[in-house]
Amino acid sequence: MAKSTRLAMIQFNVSKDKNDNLQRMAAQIRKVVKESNPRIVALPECWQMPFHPRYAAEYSEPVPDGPTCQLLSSLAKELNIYIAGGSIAERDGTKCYNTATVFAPSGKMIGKYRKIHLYMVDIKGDITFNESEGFSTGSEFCFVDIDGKKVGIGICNDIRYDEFVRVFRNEGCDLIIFPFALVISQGKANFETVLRCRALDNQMFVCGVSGARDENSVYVQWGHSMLVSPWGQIVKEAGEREETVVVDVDWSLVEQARSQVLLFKQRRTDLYETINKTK
Ligand SMILES: O=C(O)CCC(=O)C(=O)O
Repeated sequence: MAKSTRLAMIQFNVSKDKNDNLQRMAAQIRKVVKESNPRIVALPECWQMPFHPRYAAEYSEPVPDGPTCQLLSSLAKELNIYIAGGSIAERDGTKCYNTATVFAPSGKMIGKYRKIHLYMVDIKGDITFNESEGFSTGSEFCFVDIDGKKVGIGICNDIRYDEFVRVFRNEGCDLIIFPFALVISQGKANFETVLRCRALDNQMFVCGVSGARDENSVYVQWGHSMLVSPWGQIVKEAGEREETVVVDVDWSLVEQARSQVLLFKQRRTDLYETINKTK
């Protein structure tokens, strides 16, 4: 098993033109593979459509038979890489889901995840957003094997739920990848904090891949894609604009953190039974 795995995060400038998004994304994936030889390339949330529920039906397509997944599958095979394909609007019958996928170097889709916690907020003077106006909720977790490492997939708002990420730790994941599409105010207030918290809580790598900032977009994003270590430290971080960040995931840090800070050995699960009750 490799001691480290090279990961590329593509912080992408999403346009309204789906074909343009697909072509530019393919070019960026090819470019980073040529220049830096990553094993995993990770993409943001809803990168082939402007992130808003009113666009869900228009941009949606079947998974994995639609053009976006077919493109990612053929790129994974051509370039011999894993692609954590961010998320797209998936059409299934009359419903749409915010769906993340993972493709193996064989081109096979090895993971599919429908966002469980849709983004629904009404923050006075800031943002009102109801993702459920365009998307339905999923109800299954997604774990994939990448070169012998168990990797989890979530999407954006899912990270706010500590119980959600705990499931991946309990299932033996060393890394969880979240595609993101965060507005600036919420990104500024919470993004780094919540990624570092979840990494520390669970002593695992947490990767957040955001869209790039574009003031002319219908949904102006925060950027700052990052990888956080099992010690809660930022390993590498992007700026605001379009850029690709490449980083080596040093797996030894997982065991190091877990063996030196005995969080999971000392947990008193016999005392925490209220954790699963909603008030
Ligand atoms: O949690 C947040 O602040 C933003 C969430 C979000 O934008 C999303 O779930 O897509």
